[in-house]
Amino acid sequence: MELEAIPGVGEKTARALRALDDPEATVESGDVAAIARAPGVNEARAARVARGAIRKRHDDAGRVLATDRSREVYRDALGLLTERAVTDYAEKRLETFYPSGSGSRIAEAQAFAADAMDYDPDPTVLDALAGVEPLTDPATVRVRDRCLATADAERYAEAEAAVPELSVETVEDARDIAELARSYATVIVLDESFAGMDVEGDVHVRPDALETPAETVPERLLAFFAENRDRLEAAIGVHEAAGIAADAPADLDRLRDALARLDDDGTIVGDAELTRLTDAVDDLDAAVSTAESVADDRLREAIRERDVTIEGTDFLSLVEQGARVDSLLDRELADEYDAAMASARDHLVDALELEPDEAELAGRVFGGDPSFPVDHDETAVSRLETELAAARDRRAARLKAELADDLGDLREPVEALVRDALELDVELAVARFARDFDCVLPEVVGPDEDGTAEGGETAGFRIEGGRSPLLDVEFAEVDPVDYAVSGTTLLSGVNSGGKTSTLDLVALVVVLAQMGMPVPAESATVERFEEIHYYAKSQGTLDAGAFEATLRDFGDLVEGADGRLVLVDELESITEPGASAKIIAGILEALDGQDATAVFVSHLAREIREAADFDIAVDGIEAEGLVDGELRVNRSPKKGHLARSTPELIVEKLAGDRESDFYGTLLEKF
Ligand SMILES: Nc1ncnc2c1ncn2[C@@H]1O[C@H](COP(=O)(O)OP(=O)(O)OP(=O)(O)O)[C@@H](O)[C@H]1O
Repeated sequence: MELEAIPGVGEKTARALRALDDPEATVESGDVAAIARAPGVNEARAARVARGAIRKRHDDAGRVLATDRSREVYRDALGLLTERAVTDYAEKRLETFYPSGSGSRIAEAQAFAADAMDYDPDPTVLDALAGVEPLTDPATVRVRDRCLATADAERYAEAEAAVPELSVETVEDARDIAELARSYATVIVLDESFAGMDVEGDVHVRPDALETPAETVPERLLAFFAENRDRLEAAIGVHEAAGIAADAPADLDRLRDALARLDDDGTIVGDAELTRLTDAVDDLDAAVSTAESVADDRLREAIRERDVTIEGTDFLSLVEQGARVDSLLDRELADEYDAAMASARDHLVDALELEPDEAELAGRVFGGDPSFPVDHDETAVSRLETELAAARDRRAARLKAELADDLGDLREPVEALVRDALELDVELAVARFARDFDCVLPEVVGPDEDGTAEGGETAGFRIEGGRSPLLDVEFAEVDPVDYAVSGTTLLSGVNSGGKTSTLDLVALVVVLAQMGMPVPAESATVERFEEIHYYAKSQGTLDAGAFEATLRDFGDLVEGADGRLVLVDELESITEPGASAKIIAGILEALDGQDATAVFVSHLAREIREAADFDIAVDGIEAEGLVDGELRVNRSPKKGHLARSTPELIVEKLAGDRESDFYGTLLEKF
């Protein structure tokens, strides 16, 4: 698919998307997180791109949401779904569901929703989902103890791009490489031509080094897993909590084990030998100084307990030349001195847990000329340190390579593991929505081959037991509404009977149905409308300019209205009642000849009927009576019935209650 051909994708976005590994497939996949990896593309934009790709795939150019109020209902519907998502990803992914005019798109989304509705939204899964986020690429880690070397300028540029973690050095001959081997612990030569050369140091000729990054820079893979550890552990948790661990795209035990061997900074943990060597290097100076103290204490004790006989010449020498104590120590306390040195060596070996060959080096730290306090051999200490550090680095490098090798196989599967967990969140949001509001998947009826809707000229909508979650009462208190309209109709009814709420319910059910989502009803069939025109009640009489603009809107609306759903709430409030009735009658007349479905809520049903040239259908939300001054309403509109208004009901009640002609006469006027 040509990226620029996707609605909403301009040249700049297309350029950003091309930075993705497989731009077309990624955009097609609808994976909002993967699309959002394109530079400068955030998740909201990614959702728009994914939506555009869906439109393109289904050749769905139509704009179903035709008015502000229709768009508001869509936002509310989406809100009911997104507020049930745990992750940001799922919220954005849900935005790729939009009311579509395309039958194939609705069928595709319905198939997704049908699967989703089978899920049980277990609270432990929702808890586990809280830690799942799309995987991120960590910042490039610089590795300073290794370099790449090549004599080829092209290869040099290639290497710099492929392995930004390592320095790339230009070399001409083996001498240059030997030089590098003195500055770097490891040199990886990229040119085959250097194979077989004899240079000292850790030098490898690996022409395939750029193609095998896990071996060349295991740090890259380790940094990726370290950076994403929490997300991966959360994704493992989701699979386990949801009971889908066996079908997970990665071996979860292996992944968990590999992650346990990795520290947050990409270093290796949990290896006893590496810990021993690392600690030994870190603690060496402190251990040497403690070993000295141990020896000093021992010697001090020995000296204190000894009676030393000193010859006169020695005594003289002591007095004349300052203390030649070492010779004295050597002669008089040789055994004690040796024992003290041995205890210092033992301390060093014990404290640093040195292995025999290291202990031998440690032995050289204490053993010089006798002195008190005892002294250590600094050269021997630094030799020991160099050896220990080298052993540590060798061990770390080996473990890193081993772990990177293990993780290499998991690199691709973990992408799927996290994506599956995030997708599960999308499905669970739909499942929870469906459960919370007792939803069903509606039947969405498309046009027949001749262009008219299936099941008659105009299919319209039929809702049974519909309950809107958007009402200002608790969902449990919402009365179910049955309502079906095919063609055009007026909806009359008592004040506060639920006329506006009925229009809202119809709009919500149709919008959700065309999104391919379940609807809050016992059953529902809706026509696949090309456009939904919902006009909310005007807040008051319009001035001449606004009135003219509104009339123009309706003028446009009635032009080519086939396939449209028109919901209008009390249009009469825009101007004086007499004129309003004529205008509404005119609009209904214009719509009646077309395959449009229209519901006009009005208190002027009688007047509109009188003003119309044809027989306008009227439905009514009827009050069943007054109970304790409160209206008891049947919320389901009665077909072909002009509902009595609230004043009429009250007059009727008074006429019944009182023996007075006044109320009876008044009632006759209704
Ligand atoms: N199906 C329902 N179940 C429970 N309560 C409802 C239902 N429909 C409406 N209501 C309640 O009735 C109130 C009034 O509803 P609504 O505004 O739809 O009436 P209306 O007929 O449009 O009123 P008006 O004639 O004044 O414009 C709502 O705010 C809601 O509290």
